[in-house]
Amino acid sequence: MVRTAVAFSPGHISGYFMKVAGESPATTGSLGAGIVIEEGVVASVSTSDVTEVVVGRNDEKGTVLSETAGSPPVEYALERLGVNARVETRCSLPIGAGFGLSAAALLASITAVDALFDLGMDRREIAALAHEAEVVHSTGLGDVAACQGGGIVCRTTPGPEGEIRRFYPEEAIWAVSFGPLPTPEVIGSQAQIERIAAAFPEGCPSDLPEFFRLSRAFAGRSGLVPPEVGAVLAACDAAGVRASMTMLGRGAFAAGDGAEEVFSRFAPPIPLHIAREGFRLLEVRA
Ligand SMILES: Nc1ncnc2c1ncn2[C@@H]1O[C@H](COP(=O)(O)OP(=O)(O)OP(=O)(O)O)[C@@H](O)[C@H]1O
Ligand SMILES: CC(C)(CO)[C@@H](O)C(=O)[O-]
Repeated sequence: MVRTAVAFSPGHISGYFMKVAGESPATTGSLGAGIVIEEGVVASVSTSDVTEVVVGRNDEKGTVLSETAGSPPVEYALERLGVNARVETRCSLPIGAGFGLSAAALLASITAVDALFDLGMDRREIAALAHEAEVVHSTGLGDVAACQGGGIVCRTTPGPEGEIRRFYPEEAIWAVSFGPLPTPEVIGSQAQIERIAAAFPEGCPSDLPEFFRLSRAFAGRSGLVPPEVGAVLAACDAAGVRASMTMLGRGAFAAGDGAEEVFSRFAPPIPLHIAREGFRLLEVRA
């Protein structure tokens, strides 16, 4: 009989970050600050003789936009756990566009695998394996650490066991996306990593306006802002809207009144919600 476990993880937008290269995946990661968002990934994991991963994207109404086969980081995690399963991930945000969906897919998939196979993993073990898969595949550095909880996150030491501070503003968040910015190409380039490190701000933000100020200063100095994102940020400045670039994706995010209107001049604005909680199991069904 096929059994299925379903789990969810929020996504994460980095406002600013700095890579920390350790001797192993556990000590490699990033410092930085970002927003954990309720728009993440649901993973449904079913018993199967062979491992198969289907990556699905839906619109808000549930209509399937795309379905592709395979996810190297998720397959890596299953192999490390020594299990075969059919994994189906669902998200609505675009993949590779700075919403931390590889980390969300890993956290949700491993949480569901743990429940389905009664592996007895705790949250720290689930996060450690998800982080390892991210680092090994260069798909992320700090998103797993962030998605262990909700809120605006500031990470001052690397890895899921690092120092993490959170606060929970009520504001609505908006995003626009012009497409992906391949994470491995940026975090795998020594020149880019050095420039990013030089742009990294000291300290943690104490409120949302300060988070946007630090993120925006970082984006400007990082050399990562493509022209189309620069145009959106300039329009936000002119309208007095707090905004910055989604790291790492060709897009922008913003908070407060006026954000939706300014973004709608460039691309369809995407409404986002600051998450209150991190990854979690939803159900196990026979
Ligand atoms: N929703 C998903 N389900 C399963 N695998 C995913 C998902 N999103 C990303 N991945 C895997 O991670 C790989 C790299 O994704 P990438 O890191 O570019 O995406 P992202 O996490 O959405 O973006 P970013 O890291 O810029 O926030 C993909 O090729 C895919 O194998
Ligand atoms: C590298 C990164 C900006 C994008 O995946 C994120 O993982 C982070 O904040 O480390």
